[in-house]
Amino acid sequence: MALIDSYNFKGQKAIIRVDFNVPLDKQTFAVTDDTRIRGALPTIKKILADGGSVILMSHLGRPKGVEEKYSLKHIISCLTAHIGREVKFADDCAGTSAEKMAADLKAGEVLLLENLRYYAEEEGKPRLPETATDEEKKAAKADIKEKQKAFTKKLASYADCYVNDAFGTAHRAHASTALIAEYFPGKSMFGYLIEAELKAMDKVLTQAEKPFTAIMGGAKVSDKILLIENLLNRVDNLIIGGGMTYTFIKAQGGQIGKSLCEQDKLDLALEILKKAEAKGVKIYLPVDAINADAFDANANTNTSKTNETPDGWMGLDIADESIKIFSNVIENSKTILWNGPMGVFEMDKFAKGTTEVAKAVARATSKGAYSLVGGGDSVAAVNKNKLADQISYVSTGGGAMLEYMEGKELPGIKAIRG
Ligand SMILES: Nc1ncnc2c1ncn2[C@@H]1O[C@H](COP(=O)(O)OP(=O)(O)O)[C@@H](O)[C@H]1O
Ligand SMILES: O=C(OP(=O)(O)O)[C@H](O)COP(=O)(O)O
Repeated sequence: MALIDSYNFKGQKAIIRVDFNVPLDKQTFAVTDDTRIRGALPTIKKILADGGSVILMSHLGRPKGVEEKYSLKHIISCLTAHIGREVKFADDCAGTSAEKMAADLKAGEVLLLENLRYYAEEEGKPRLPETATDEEKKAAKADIKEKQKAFTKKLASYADCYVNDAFGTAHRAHASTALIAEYFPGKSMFGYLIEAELKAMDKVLTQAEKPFTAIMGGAKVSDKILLIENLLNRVDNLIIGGGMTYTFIKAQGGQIGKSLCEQDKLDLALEILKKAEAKGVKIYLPVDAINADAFDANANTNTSKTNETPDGWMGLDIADESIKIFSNVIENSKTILWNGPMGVFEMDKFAKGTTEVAKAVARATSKGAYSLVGGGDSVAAVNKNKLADQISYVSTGGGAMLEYMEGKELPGIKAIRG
């Protein structure tokens, strides 16, 4: 694996693709969770300590052009505080000012480029009005590929070597995550964050100590189906919670009231249960739930068996008996993978199940289990409960982690690994 440890950056300009797609306060634009920024620091510091200079490039959000609210200028003060030195800012990642600032950059200096996605070239997809004709679409598609090449070449021209440390974006085949590597033969490498992420995921996928328990939650089965299928070949226990529970319960003939259900995935749910049985994987579905009469933080609530949800009510969290069963399985595991909350944890009334699962994972970890948590919402739940330092590894990737764990090759990884 091409890693930065074996590289001396003295006198080198390194362009680093980081994932600074961080949440910002809607009013003040202050960074509300700096996990991804902190995650990139070891790489930045190593390069500066070697006597190199650093050019940071990232996207923020999904802008459709220049949109002030997605400017990376909002993260400068947070980044400066973490790096402990001035961060210069180029307000157009592919403009002449960026070119000049990169050329003038001295050893020990840091330059941050404005949001890469202000340019359609980054993603390589044309941005056309809805009214565009098929012919216009076809022409724009061909055109953007050429423009993307020029854009990539421009970014590459700023530096002597390329480091990819944007794990959260490694599943995107974009200019800065994948295409740029070819401009740095023998000088493209992974940063410490990507290295750590790959190590954590590979440990769980290939060297899991048993019993291995996966905890899957979140809203929909359809989002997690490929991961569940891949995990059935590896885990001993599969705990299912969150909204996806109800597709499984309904498929087995249970009463689910107006709980979330993917009607077109009922057969699939039964198939998963059958496959699990054939492979000797024990599936744990919640046996009881906290129900609400509306999807609302102030809704009325009651508790019922999961398969006896009263008409007009929806299950929004797992209840005490399920928490007890799940916690027991988790605490008796040696490897734990958790992706997706157990309920609508954003609302206090429906947060207990997720909090208790987070605590059980932390307890198991303190007893020697290896735990890996990924997915924006599960990580948010871990952070909300201040348990991040009690988990073996908290991933900075949502979609990227899911795809890697599904067994897919990530473009950002392939571009460097070959
Ligand atoms: N029982 C439920 N009914 C409806 N939505 C749910 C339920 N349980 C969890 N959710 C929702 O699922 C969402 C998280 O799903 P997902 O994006 O798959 O998780 P992650 O970001 O951890 O991968 C949360 O917004 C949460 O409110
Ligand atoms: O936040 C991200 O993904 P995630 O929400 O799946 O963790 C990454 O920055 C990728 O962003 P994208 O999904 O807009 O390509």
